[in-house]
Amino acid sequence: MEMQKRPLTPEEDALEHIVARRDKPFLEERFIDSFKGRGLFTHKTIEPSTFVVEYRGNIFCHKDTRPREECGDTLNNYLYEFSWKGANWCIDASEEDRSLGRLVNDDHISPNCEMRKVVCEGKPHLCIFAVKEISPGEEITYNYGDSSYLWRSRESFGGSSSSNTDFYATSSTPWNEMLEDLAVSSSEQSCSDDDDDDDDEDEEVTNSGPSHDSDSFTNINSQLDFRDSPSFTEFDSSQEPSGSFMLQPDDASCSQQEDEAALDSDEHGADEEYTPSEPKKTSFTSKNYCYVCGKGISKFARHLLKHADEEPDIAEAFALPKFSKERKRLLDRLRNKGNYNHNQEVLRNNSGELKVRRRQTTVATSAKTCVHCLYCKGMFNRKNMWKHVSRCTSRKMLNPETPGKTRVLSEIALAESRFSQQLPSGVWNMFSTMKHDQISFVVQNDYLLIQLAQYLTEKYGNNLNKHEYIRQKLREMGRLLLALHEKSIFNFEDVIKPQNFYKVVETVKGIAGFDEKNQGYDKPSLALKIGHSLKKLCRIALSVTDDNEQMRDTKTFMTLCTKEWSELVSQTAVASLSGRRVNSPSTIPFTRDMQTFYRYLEAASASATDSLKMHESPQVYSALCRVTLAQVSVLNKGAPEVSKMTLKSFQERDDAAQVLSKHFIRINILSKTSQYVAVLLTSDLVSALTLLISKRMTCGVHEDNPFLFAKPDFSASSLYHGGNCIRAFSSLCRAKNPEHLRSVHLQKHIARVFQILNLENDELDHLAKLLGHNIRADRDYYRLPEAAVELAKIAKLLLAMEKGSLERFKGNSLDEIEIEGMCPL
Ligand SMILES: C[S@@+](CC[C@H](N)C(=O)[O-])C[C@H]1O[C@@H](n2cnc3c(N)ncnc32)[C@H](O)[C@@H]1O
Repeated sequence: MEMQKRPLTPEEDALEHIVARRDKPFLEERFIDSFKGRGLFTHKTIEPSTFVVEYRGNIFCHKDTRPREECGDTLNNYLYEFSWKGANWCIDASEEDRSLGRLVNDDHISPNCEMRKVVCEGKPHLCIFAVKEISPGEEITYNYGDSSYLWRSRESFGGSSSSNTDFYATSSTPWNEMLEDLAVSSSEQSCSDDDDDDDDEDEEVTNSGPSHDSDSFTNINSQLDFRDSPSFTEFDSSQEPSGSFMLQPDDASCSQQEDEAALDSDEHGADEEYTPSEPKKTSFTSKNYCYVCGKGISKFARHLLKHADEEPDIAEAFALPKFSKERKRLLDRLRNKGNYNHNQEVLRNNSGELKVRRRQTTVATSAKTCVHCLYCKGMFNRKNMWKHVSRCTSRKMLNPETPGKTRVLSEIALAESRFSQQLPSGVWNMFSTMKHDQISFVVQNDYLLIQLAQYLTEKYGNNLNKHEYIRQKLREMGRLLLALHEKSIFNFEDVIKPQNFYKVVETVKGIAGFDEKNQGYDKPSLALKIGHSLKKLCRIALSVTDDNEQMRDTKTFMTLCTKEWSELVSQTAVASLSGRRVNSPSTIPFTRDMQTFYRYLEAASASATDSLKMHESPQVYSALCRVTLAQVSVLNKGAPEVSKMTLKSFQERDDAAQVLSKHFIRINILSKTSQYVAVLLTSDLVSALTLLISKRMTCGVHEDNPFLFAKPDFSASSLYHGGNCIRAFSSLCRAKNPEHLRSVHLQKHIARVFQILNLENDELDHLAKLLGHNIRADRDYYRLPEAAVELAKIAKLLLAMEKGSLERFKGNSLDEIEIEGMCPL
């Protein structure tokens, strides 16, 4: 069935690309001229407001001032400065990582895009959005800002040509100047901090970097902060209280640690208490608050008397005999009522002083650790709450039986849930007997999980034996949702969107302890149970919504569950359960990923080859060198010796030593242990390497550097590493499971498929016939997903041939060879 997707908003589109670290396929890097260098172009019409590309790089905050030498002037062309949340930030895109945002050039007269901030997982990202329609073939540009960049004068006055390097040097602001600018802007910023602490909209963009200045964010008001969008607000408002949030680069990892800790404590049954959020600054008051006029007062009883005429409750209390227990109890209740109203206001506004009953110096007290008693409404430290409840006179009047500690805390948390007013009593009871922690908090605050709880309690609620089962089911799903927070998914309505399906798969694998190397699960039954519950949740979602778009999305998600879950999760989980080990990921999607990877490397190599032929620069040289090394490395099963190949061994090769086909040659290189290792090269790779060698000197490779894959950094010993290159390109190639492409134990299989993809038509036909099947001898066929089956089978046979176990396939045609994980395409 064709997948029906709601079109993403530009912001969602940006977020998806940020998270996946991908660029759009219709964008292309092109070398323009030696003055401008490279630029970014589109093959497709881009509509106004569309998200185009992220200016991706390493982010750092200027509080951690980087040593100057790390950001040498030559790299400053790729530094983008901006301020966010009262701090100065910089995206350093100087690494030649093939990301495309870093290649967008400046146009201060008629740019077709603008730069905006998009907040993802608590960090700012710089994204380029179209401001007008951009036609195919047009260059993507935005206005770098108001600085007097030298290229602008050349453009305006048609000045004489200068080398790109000259411009790099002259257009750069030295690092210390930049820091001075930042110091000024941050002191200006701090003056207004009190007023606009958390107000992104008022925030000044002090982009004092060399290539971009403050005007770069042309549309400050339209900057996108997704903490305000439904999927972000909910989580962030509890995790990052407004005003106090001073983002540091490692914020995300902190929250990850917290999540992990929560999971751990769940697994080991630790009785840690969960405290959901904390306001910006907790201070406490000794005053009491009047529930009538809201004032904070020191002499509370005396003040209350003033309202006796207007408030019958006050009159009633003062009519009771002085010092009587009853009078004291009533006055206490009235005092708590005012304090409760006041505290709610403080927590809501995130400012003010909390009124807590009996703060103990021995117990750390903060807004995070304080909660209101459900019965008398007094605020106590969580740790003291149960003690208080066991004595609380208001509780005794309502419920003579002292509830257990877990129940007390769970009920308090439940009362704080935003759905507390609407919970059916069966669900309330179920929730209040759940362990009180971050997972139960997530469950009690998710609309669809509450629906699931209702469905389960209605179905099994009468059977006491099933209560634990229901709680477990809910906790499994709560744990999943908690883990999905890491991927910016905060509620189950979003979980069951088709665009999130693969994130869900990855997360389920994570929490069920999937081991990449052994292809097995630690907790296979958890993976299976979550699969069932997801389908159930989809059915529930369909029954509670009348929103057509949501229905369509949910149905598509269910279809994905039906078609792909088994292949991606259950098969391996079932195998793990029965003690079997699946040695490779499901073959068909894996082989498809390999095709994607192969095609990506091929295209990247072609584009880098063209660029290097036209333009000799270290960047272009580096691009071709790294893609070639990635190709040689995969073809040679990730052998570490490949990276260390010497120029000499390549130059002294014997082209006559062809193997497998006329398109492959073998070079014998000496390994560390003085043994010869064979390195296989295709004729295309030989051409790329020959081109690289011819440009070594002009692109900055040291003349004494002996390595074939030397870095163009004038060092006599630096070299690129094959593993790093494979990792980088496998992430960029849009494979569904890039991690499989990096897996050491799959290298052999990957290498086989790469060899097959390199064969020419006649050879492929020949090979197919040899293998007993007359497959179509069209090379392009092997680029189609349908060919994945054949490729997988041929690779399997070649592998068997290498192991000497081909015998077991004797007499079988390709059709009869079985591939693990195969399902009808
Ligand atoms: C972020 S990089 C853009 C990509 C760059 N053109 C390249 O080849 O890598 C910024 C540098 O590109 C060059 N540049 C950007 N816009 C330009 C323009 N309109 N004319 C000439 N050079 C430009 C400047 O050297 C600038 O420092």
